[in-house]
Amino acid sequence: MAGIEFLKGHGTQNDFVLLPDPDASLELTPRRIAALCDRQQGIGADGVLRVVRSAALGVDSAGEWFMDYRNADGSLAEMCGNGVRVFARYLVDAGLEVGPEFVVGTRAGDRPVRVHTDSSGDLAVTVHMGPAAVTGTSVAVVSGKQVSGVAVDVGNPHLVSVIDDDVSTLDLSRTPRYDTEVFPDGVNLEFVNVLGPESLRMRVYERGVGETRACGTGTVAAVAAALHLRGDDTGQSTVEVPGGRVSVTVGRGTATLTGPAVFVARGELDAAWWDALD
Ligand SMILES: N[C@@H](CCC[C@H](N)C(=O)O)C(=O)O
Repeated sequence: MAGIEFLKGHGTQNDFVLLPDPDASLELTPRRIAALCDRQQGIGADGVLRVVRSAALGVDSAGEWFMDYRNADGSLAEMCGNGVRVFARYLVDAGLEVGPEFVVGTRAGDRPVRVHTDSSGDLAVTVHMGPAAVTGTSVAVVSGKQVSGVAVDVGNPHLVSVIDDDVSTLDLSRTPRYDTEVFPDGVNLEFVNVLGPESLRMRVYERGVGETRACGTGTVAAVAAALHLRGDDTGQSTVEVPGGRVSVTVGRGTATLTGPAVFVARGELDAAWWDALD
């Protein structure tokens, strides 16, 4: 097989290998995804974004292009908020969408996006994330302490714990414990400090990945949970994560996420390496 085109990019340092594959001709096995995302033996990333036509997968979407997102361990996830910004930027840069506004198909449904510049003149992407639904409460155990959390569905599952301890002190080198009866398909775990009425700080342990430097759906879940805990269901906030900062607005039945999308490299995968994996 000829070399396979790839790009490497990130959104607030949540990093991705992007594979343009308009006609769905690549065979993406969990082993190939895990190998690509491996930081020693592969390119290294938190996940893979396959750029594929919705029609090629038989997906019913208002968007011509479908974000086929996979976690670093090869598992599928419904949605990736940082990934969809990188994906949208790629479509515009590659001339596959004229922009600035269009729709991207995802497993969680269609996500309208807008590619624009922010107040500093840097490229930013705003994503309509759909509803951030508070579905209940549960607990997590992190650094040997049990903390309560708010369960939020942003198309994918989250448990947000707003805590008093400084999130920078938490040990996220291994999976925090959570209730597998509440989250049978796993969960993304966010730990949050409230810095002010419109300012949060967050760290995250992502399902299928481990600790990442940012999680877009996680930041939306964090804002929805913080609002819920103070008795509000709408509002806005910035969220500082180890990889940067994003802005989130939670409205009635919808939420938006705004942040950067950056490309750092492009090239070709070695065909022999890829073919030897199955
Ligand atoms: N990093 C993403 C979320 C990716 C999916 C998540 N790990 C899951 O399994 O649900 C984001 O930016 O939202």
